Amino acid sequence: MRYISTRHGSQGSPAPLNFEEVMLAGLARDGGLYLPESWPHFSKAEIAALQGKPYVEVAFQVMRPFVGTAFDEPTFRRLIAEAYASFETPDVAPLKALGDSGLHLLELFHGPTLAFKDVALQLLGRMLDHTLVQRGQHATIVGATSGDTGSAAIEAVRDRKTIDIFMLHPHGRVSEVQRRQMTTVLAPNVHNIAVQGTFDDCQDLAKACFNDLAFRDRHALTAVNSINFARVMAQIVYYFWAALKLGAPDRPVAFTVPTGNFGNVYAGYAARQMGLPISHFVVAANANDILPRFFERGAMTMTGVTPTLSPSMDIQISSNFERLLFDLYSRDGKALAEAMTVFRATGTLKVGANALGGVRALFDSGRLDDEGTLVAIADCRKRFGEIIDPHTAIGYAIAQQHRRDAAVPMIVLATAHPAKFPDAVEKAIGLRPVLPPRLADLYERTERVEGLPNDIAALESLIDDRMAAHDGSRVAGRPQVKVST
Ligand SMILES: Cc1ncc(COP(=O)(O)O)c(C=O)c1O
Ligand SMILES: N[C@@H](CCOP(=O)(O)O)C(=O)O
Repeated sequence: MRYISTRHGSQGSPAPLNFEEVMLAGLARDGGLYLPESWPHFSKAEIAALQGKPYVEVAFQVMRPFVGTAFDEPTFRRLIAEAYASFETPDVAPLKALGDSGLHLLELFHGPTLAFKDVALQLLGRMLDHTLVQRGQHATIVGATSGDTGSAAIEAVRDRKTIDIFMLHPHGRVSEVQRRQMTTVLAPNVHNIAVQGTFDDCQDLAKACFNDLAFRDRHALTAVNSINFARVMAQIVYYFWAALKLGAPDRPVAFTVPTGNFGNVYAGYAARQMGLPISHFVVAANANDILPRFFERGAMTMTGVTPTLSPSMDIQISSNFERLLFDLYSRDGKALAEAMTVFRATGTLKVGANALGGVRALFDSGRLDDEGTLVAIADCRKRFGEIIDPHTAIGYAIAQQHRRDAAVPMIVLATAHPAKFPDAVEKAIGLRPVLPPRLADLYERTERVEGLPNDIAALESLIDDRMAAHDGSRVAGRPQVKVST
């Protein structure tokens, strides 16, 4: 399988790459995001053949067409098995019916850091490390987080000799549990940076590092955010898994996805492109509602970021939306590149009525403020006895407004464990959810983090300095060769 950039055909566009190259590259060199040239398709019989299979088998079958020859079969199976052995349950993502309401919670938070990011990052960390070891190379991750990607990525690559990770989070805008899950990892290859700004600023800084090609090549940058197609690929699996549990391919299902960077819901869109019968998606946002405004009006207009009780979704520039826009622009990468340039210059991007009609047929959307979020947490507890986190609560509330057909089950993606957001949950139900025993001493652990202004020169110079010091201290025998992507 070959991958192209969403901006292919524009200036500086790279030639199509294979999976290994895409995984190592992260962001395309023209600033676009990689996608398969065409989606692999699963027939009804092929989907039916997955029924009753364990999660790791579904994962192998669904992802195999994407990876091509990057891993031989036994290796790929081993990496998948090891990744999901780190989860609390072999089901990886348990599906819970909420009474007979037709609503289901797909619990994606049973991995090491208690958020859905673990599902993809436990695998991506292993795939990167395996590939770098094989190639005798070293890579540097620069990533941005609004709270959850950071800890999941750090956990996935801590202490690996092939990788250094620089993770940017917005200072004071993540929950204390989220911050401590990142900053208490004192492994030598982990570098936490608190940026004076929002998540969007952090993501812009990370992308600026990739777009500085000399810097990118100097450090062999790679990505763990959902700009890396490998992240999306691993997230496609649980859409298949959940739909199979509820009768796919014979019965369609709908999904509601608490949305920020649009990576999670885009993975669902990809599953549908691959043949999974999904009736529609509901994009659930907090007060940072650029996406619902787009689905309502056909115009994406940037405003400032508002801090909320669901901080991981405090995002205005949803990076992965570019992947959906690629289809709305009829896969014309040059036209999309121009539209993205206008968007960044003017703060607005519009699509025509035809394109908007098409997306509205597939995507509903809604937003919920903090007050509504607290009400939703309390409501779910009262009606179904389930304690949900503020991000999931937004999905839970908005899902109920967008049941197009009562016969079609609605699956709400439960994206984080409630204990990651104890203050909000306590405010809603008067109970403080407790962290699992392995994280019980999180508040006593030592933190290491560096503050930085929202300034690309300051960031690049910090990474240059750190890597120079780090390279100097590498012991003989560690991989020294940098990957050029
Ligand atoms: C708990 C939680 N819910 C929802 C989201 C939004 O997901 P996405 O950015 O893939 O849209 C995030 C961040 O990604 C998150 O951490
Ligand atoms: N909400 C995310 C933001 C980054 O999203 P990603 O899916 O692109 O990694 C977070 O928690 O960091």
